[in-house]
Amino acid sequence: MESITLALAKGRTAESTIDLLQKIGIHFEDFHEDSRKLVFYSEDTSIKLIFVKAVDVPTYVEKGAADIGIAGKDNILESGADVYELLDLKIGQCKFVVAGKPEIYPFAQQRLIVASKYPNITEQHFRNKGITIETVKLNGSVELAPLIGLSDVIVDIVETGNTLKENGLSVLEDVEKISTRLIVNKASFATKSQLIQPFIKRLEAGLEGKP
Ligand SMILES: Nc1ncnc2c1ncn2[C@@H]1O[C@H](COP(=O)(O)OP(=O)(O)OP(=O)(O)O)[C@@H](O)[C@H]1O
Ligand SMILES: O=P(O)(O)OC[C@H]1O[C@H](OP(=O)(O)OP(=O)(O)O)[C@H](O)[C@@H]1O
Repeated sequence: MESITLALAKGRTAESTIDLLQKIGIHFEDFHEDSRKLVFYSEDTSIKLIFVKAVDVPTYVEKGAADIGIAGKDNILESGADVYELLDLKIGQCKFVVAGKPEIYPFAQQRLIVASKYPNITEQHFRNKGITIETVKLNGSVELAPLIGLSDVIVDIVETGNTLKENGLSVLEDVEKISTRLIVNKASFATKSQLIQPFIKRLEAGLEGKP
């Protein structure tokens, strides 16, 4: 039987995504939240689920190692992957912002130093504004950078705003809304449409609350 491979981001959005799939009647054999297994099959074997690091989902889908992916808009944008983005699953809702100490705004200096896990999005944002920057790529705890003088500001994700607040930082500019999206490999969309289209339709119905 033909199947589709679905790459799902490990981490904070995984549980809600699995819940959504279960809601539309897709259950994975042996799946439980604490499992260290990375590959699961749906009960009817039509879907092979692979758990990958969130940042890698667009790569798996662009290269065709997965037909479909479920990943944050942050990682999709940052990767620049050439894939179809077909659905907003409304999971993991947050936003990209420029943040820093409030006194730095509006920007007065010639060359800003900006720390971020997302250098491409950062450079694109400031290019659009005509501001020259130096980007410092970090892999986490980005809010620390302006506190210890590693950068002037950061570009990062904000959800509740607690991390910024607890570190004395403020939102200076909104950049983009983020949520979890369904992406599809361009070739698979054509060659496996008989499996992919019904899957998307079921997800759409699930999102609209239809059984
Ligand atoms: N604070 C947040 N609130 C809501 N969604 C978030 C938040 N931080 C990240 N996300 C979304 O969840 C996705 C997965 O985040 P998660 O922290 O699990 O992975 P990650 O950033 O790759 O972390 P790590 O490097 O620790 O594995 C992100 O790509 C983003 O879309
Ligand atoms: O507005 P809040 O609700 O406080 O959430 C925002 C924080 O969540 C994410 O960090 P994460 O927990 O992924 O940690 P890391 O990037 O430092 O690893 C993001 O990079 C912010 O630091």
